[in-house]
Amino acid sequence: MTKRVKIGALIGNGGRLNAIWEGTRQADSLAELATVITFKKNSPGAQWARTQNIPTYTVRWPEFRDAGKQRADYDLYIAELLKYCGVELVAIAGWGLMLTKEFLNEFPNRIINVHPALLSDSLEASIRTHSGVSIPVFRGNHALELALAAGVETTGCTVHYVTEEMDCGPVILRREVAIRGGDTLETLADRVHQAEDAILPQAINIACARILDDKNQSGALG
Ligand SMILES: Nc1nc2c(c(=O)[nH]1)N[C@@H](CN(C=O)c1ccc(C(=O)N[C@@H](CCC(=O)O)C(=O)O)cc1)CN2
Ligand SMILES: NCC(=O)N[C@@H]1O[C@H](COP(=O)([O-])[O-])[C@@H](O)[C@H]1O
Repeated sequence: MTKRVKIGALIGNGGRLNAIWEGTRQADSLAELATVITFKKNSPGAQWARTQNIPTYTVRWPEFRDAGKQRADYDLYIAELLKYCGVELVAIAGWGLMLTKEFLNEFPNRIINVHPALLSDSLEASIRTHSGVSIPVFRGNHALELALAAGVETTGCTVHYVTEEMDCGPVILRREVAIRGGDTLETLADRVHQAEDAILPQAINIACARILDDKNQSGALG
């Protein structure tokens, strides 16, 4: 059996953690959840992960900041934890902090993020939906609110590789979600999160397959 790729999940509250976990429990999964790290106090996802005996850490940026540390110091501490757990792919979901280039350099082309909007593969400000309509690309921490406020009929979710620029990295998978009349932030978020839970495990497998291919080609798998 192919040795699975160890993944580390960087989360906030952990709304996508169950999908990540269930994905790794599928027979065809190429991933093994090696650790969970949250930046938030009292993260329900982190509390759940501890009940599953998954190595879980709460690492608080304000504690580093108040100790006079830089964000890069914070990120490199997290990178050390991930490497200690043997992580080769970092999956971020709800990680509410920009990752520094120092962190990105520790995991080149091996960090993916799930985002609650349709992202383009670059810095473009707009994207065409399947129906050919051009809509703005909603990046950042408030994408669902922006889509609702913009009055677009379609939004969606994306899993992409993380680069230094915010939400601009190469796209792995995207899925459209219709915005319905009367939608509230909660009703829209529910549907977008369901779509995220569908594509995130698939995207993790795609990223893991690429890692295993790279290792095969370099002879690293023996
Ligand atoms: N280098 C990258 N880091 C991150 C990316 C990325 O594409 N490249 N994606 C984000 C996820 N994210 C939205 O998708 C996001 C998270 C956080 C922020 C942000 O501005 N954070 C501020 C703190 C804001 C606050 O305290 O409320 C910060 O980092 O100081 C923007 C977008 C994850 N990281
Ligand atoms: N800009 C990134 C972003 O908005 N990510 C969003 O955070 C959610 C998980 O948060 P949680 O871990 O706090 O539940 C994800 O479902 C994703 O839509």
